[in-house]
Amino acid sequence: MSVLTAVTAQNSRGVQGAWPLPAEAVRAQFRSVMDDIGVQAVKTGMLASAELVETVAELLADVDAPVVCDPVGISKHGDALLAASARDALRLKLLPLATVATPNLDEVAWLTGVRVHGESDLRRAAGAVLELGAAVGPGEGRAPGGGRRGPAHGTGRRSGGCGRRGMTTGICTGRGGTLASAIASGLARGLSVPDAVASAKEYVTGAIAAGFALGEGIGPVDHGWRWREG
Ligand SMILES: Nc1ncnc2c1ncn2[C@@H]1O[C@H](COP(=O)(O)OP(=O)(O)O)[C@@H](O)[C@H]1O
Ligand SMILES: Cc1ncc(COP(=O)(O)OP(=O)(O)O)c(N)n1
Repeated sequence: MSVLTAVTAQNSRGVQGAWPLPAEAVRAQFRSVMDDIGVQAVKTGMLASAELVETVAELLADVDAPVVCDPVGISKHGDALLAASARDALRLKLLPLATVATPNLDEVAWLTGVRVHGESDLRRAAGAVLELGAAVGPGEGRAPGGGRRGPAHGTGRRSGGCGRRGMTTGICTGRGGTLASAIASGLARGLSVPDAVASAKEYVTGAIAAGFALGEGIGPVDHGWRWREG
């Protein structure tokens, strides 16, 4: 079940517009889900503004289920998806509630101040995320030194897609969100955190490998790769 926090207009070329929903709309959707259906695990994504980060943190404080926080900051194309003024709220109010956090390398830098230049920095970055309160640190993100993120790495139709041949860069949209959602699904099924992360990592690797061209820009990961591979 979803609680929408913002509406975006976006495609493979970038984000053309973003409209945060009123906090009242987020609260009402949350109650609709919680009071009827319930929740086994939560995944947070784009929260857009300080007000929405604070609203979501307030709502999740009373939830007795694991929370996976994907601290979405900017899109693959460099479009801002979180106001700079919301970073403190995310650091101080939401991350302490997280069972697992999945910042990419850019997100870990603004969250913690730790810049990852090589593998040896990863443990330090994970430690800094843990200090913010999340139980598990960052995803590995792109390989350190593996090139800049952004449309320059476009993997759409013109550059052959994100698929198998693209795995050295693996640039496609939806990687971080897919990883975080897959971890939350594993936790909802009762897996331990390490098992949920391992299973999600395997899933996102397959989804990136099967990523496909769509539109003229950066194509998506393929969420259905397991069905297609039989
Ligand atoms: N080149 C790649 N090859 C294989 N897996 C990758 C690659 N790039 C990213 N991933 C996987 O996708 C996850 C999310 O990517 P990351 O860069 O952290 O997030 P985002 O897509 O939000 O920038 C990583 O933790 C990793 O498991
Ligand atoms: C509404 C919304 N949420 C998150 C994103 C980020 O997506 P993307 O740029 O593909 O990055 P990852 O999902 O890979 O972190 C978005 N564009 N829109």
